Amino acid sequence: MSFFSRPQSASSAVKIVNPNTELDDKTNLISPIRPSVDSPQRQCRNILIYGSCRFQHKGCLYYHPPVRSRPESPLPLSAQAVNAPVFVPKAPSNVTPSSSSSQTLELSPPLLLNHAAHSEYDSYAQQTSNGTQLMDSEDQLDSLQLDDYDHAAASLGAFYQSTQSTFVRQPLDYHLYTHPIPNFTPSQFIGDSLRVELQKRSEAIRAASAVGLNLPDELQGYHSLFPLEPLVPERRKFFSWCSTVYRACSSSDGVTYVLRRVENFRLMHQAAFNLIESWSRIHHPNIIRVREAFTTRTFNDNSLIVTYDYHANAQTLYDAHIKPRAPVFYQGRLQVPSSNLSEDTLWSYIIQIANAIRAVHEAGLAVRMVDATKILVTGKNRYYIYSCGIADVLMYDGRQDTSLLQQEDLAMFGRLVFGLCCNNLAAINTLPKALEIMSHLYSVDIKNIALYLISKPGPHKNISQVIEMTGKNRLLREMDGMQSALDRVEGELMSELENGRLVRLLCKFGFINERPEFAREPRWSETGDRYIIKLFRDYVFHQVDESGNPVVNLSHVLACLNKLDSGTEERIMLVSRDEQSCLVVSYKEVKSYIEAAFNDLAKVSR
Ligand SMILES: Nc1ncnc2c1ncn2[C@@H]1O[C@H](COP(=O)(O)OP(=O)(O)OP(=O)(O)O)[C@@H](O)[C@H]1O
Repeated sequence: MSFFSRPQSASSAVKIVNPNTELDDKTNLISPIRPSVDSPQRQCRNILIYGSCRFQHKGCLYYHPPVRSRPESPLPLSAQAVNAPVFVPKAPSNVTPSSSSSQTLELSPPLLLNHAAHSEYDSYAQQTSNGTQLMDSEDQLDSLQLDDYDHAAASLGAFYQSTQSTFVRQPLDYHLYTHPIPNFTPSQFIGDSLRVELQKRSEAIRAASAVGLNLPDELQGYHSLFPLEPLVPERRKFFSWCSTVYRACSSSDGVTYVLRRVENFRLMHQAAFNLIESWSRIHHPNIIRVREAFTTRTFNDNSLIVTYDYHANAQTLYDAHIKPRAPVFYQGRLQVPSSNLSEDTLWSYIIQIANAIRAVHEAGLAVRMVDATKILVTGKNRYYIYSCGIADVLMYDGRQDTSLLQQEDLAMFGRLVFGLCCNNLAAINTLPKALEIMSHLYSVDIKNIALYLISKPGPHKNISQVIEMTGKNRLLREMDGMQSALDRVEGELMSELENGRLVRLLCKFGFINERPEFAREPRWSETGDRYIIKLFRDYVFHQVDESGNPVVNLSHVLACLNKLDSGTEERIMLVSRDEQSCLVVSYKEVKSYIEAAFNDLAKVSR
């Protein structure tokens, strides 16, 4: 008895079964009655499925009709097709048969493209028993002619198996995924250095909250307080107050922020908080954003709290460059490592800090703290002024002249430039010596800017002048650096592009596969369309090679999942675990089964 049947569900998967089989109504599949008797008169099933048989002249026993008499399109399969025997060499474990034009042998360009999509199949199929790979003249021709097509075309061919006889170059579409590269390499994921950096930031954000520090569990909508500096009694004063910086999580949006607490501060003028509101409106890439300010008695005193955006693993400029370093052995001698900044880095500082000050002055405010301990450094080349607004609250004076404070910002900036050049924040106190070091290490332009910044205040002295003094070439160089950094990061991001979608798919697999019971049906995950999902999972993850060893080919997994997520028409053959039955299904169909099964689960869970 031989038969060809569709699954009992609405599934449109084409079943290919051993001709001598009977239907198992539990698995919805077909189980063998007796082994088939292969006969050379029977038409080879490879012809019907793939349009050609690569073993026609290599020992395949079955009948291969002349090329012209073969059907135009091999799919959908007819009942005759199902009964046709197939020559299956023992070796191919990760065979990837997909629909192919029936005219492969004619080697027209579109068909070569289809043929290329079978490359995995072919390469496995052509392995000799001792594992060496053969390449026949047809393959050589294929690869030569394929060179005429660019990679985009090849990838389109791989994803969209067309039965058209002419190749149509299709535009890239949003759902088109990258063509899998032959060998999986780490470059398919984010680069190591960036990954490590981001990992460290993530750890910094999620580090467990400290215990035994007697910190409040909750503080005006913030929880999980964690001090960012040691809580020692002897601390440098913040103006004339003691202050502590905490990391904390907001209950309203779940984001981590920085809370600066000023101890024992009594707010005398509510209007001081108006300036915090003005600060919170400044969004600038070189300024840590101010969020809100409030007073609290949660710490058993009158504390002022100002909250800021948190930049995990940021260092202060002082810690990064000025803090004295421990001596290290170098060429047999104990030496203090030089921490002189390069001229380029120094210009980067000057430009970014000047840019931040410009934004603040344009908003009608003054920074009031341009100091190495109040500038943060993140990544390789980003500087931010931080702790903004707090001085306005602490030293609130409604009649204060902002332009004077802005002139003071410039003078502080000048002192900082001297400090950075001489690696000593007090360098300005010995000006002649500082100028000598500066002239020795840096260009005259740096010295001119520093001198301008500390010069007498005047109506024409402003931050725009400073920016002009840096010169357009240096500004353009800074812009180049920023854009290159952006390109680098975007490049890294590209390699992670598909991961989110793939994780969602894997989660759906996880919900469906091996589910012990659903709707009081213990075999739910093993029957109907879910059985096809199970076989697909085997096809993706559980393939073995000719020796029965697992094929751990991430490239294959990524390619399959990408095609599944795009729902391509490409067909694959799924084989039951006992190897007695197989199904030809398209990725599109498998996708629809997964969607349906997942929706069934999701509906009930709501
Ligand atoms: N917005 C922020 N994002 C990330 N880290 C921050 C932020 N604000 C402060 N920090 C970190 O908190 C730590 C303490 O900040 P703080 O301003 O108290 O520095 P400090 O060097 O101790 O200065 P001071 O002596 O004035 O207290 C610093 O190491 C800094 O890196």
